[in-house]
Amino acid sequence: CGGSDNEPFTPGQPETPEQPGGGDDTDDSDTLAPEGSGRYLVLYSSRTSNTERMARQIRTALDCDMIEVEPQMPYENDYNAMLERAQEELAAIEQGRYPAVGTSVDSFDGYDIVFVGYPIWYGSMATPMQAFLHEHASKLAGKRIALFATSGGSGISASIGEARSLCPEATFVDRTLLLTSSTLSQMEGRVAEWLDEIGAGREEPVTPGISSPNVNISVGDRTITATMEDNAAARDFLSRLPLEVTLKDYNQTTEKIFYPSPALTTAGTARGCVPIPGDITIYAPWGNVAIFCKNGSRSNDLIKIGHIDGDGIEALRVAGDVRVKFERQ
Ligand SMILES: Cc1cc2nc3c(=O)[nH]c(=O)nc-3n(C[C@H](O)[C@H](O)[C@H](O)COP(=O)(O)O)c2cc1C
Repeated sequence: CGGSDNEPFTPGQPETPEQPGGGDDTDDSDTLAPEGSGRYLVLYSSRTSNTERMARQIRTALDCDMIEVEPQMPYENDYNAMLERAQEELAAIEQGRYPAVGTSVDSFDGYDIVFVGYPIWYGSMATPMQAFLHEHASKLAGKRIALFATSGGSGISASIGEARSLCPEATFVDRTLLLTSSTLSQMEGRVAEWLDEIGAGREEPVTPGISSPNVNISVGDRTITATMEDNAAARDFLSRLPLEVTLKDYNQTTEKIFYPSPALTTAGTARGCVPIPGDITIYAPWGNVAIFCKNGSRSNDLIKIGHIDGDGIEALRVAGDVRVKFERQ
């Protein structure tokens, strides 16, 4: 393979925050309509083919569609000029100006999971992928996204934050995969392991990253269980587990509440619920999760995401705040 993971990366180039190259918004880009009937799509952006090799590995493992996300204007061959342009584009993105991207996708309908891969540039997601996600955010609403990346050594966490804010209505698989120059050689094993961990495979339908709709909730030394709904908000909740939080008492043991950060996606999920004891809900105007200990009156702003099984709610029907841990079964 022709990867050049040994290309020198020189941090600390001078910043010249100008309008990035790439011209205006006129759309002479290729619009791609994925045709595969598979459940997975791999989107990737790559300049020196490290990320591309990862993308190909995922495609081979899952036998799925793959699309390269390219800048409208190819990057300069001169390495320093390229670094300078990347910095200009990142500075422009901070001002809300995205470089033109040469790849467009009509629809992501039918895909259970969209894999999004990119190199890390100055700690961030490479600009072509940022621009692509920015342009396709509404089409990716409600979709599950799994992030993978390569870098010289930097971490992936800043780019996860960028992806989440670029696509606030998508659900993110909690496990990501980063290969750095020292782990690129382990690509084959690491990719296979990751796909296994998130439940992505060629075989029977799965909810990637979410193996079961059932949740264990540890309360003190007791473990109660809950069954989650099949909606985007519940899937987003499941993708955050394991999660340890303090449930605040609300209105004298009527509800136990907490505020997920960032708030759970509520896009495309039916609202309206007459809560009964044990219901796990989101109160959409405030973005908090509310677990009902008592009956409540109907609210069009409540979204049900699950229910505590049996009489498990008794464990939460206590005065004051309660520390709990949610875990997938
Ligand atoms: C413009 C630019 C900025 C980069 N910034 C970083 C960085 O901040 N941290 C890092 O570890 N590697 C950085 N790198 C190295 C790339 O992340 C790494 O070589 C990656 O594997 C390249 O992926 P690709 O072959 O798919 O393009 C940078 C590379 C370029 C070209």
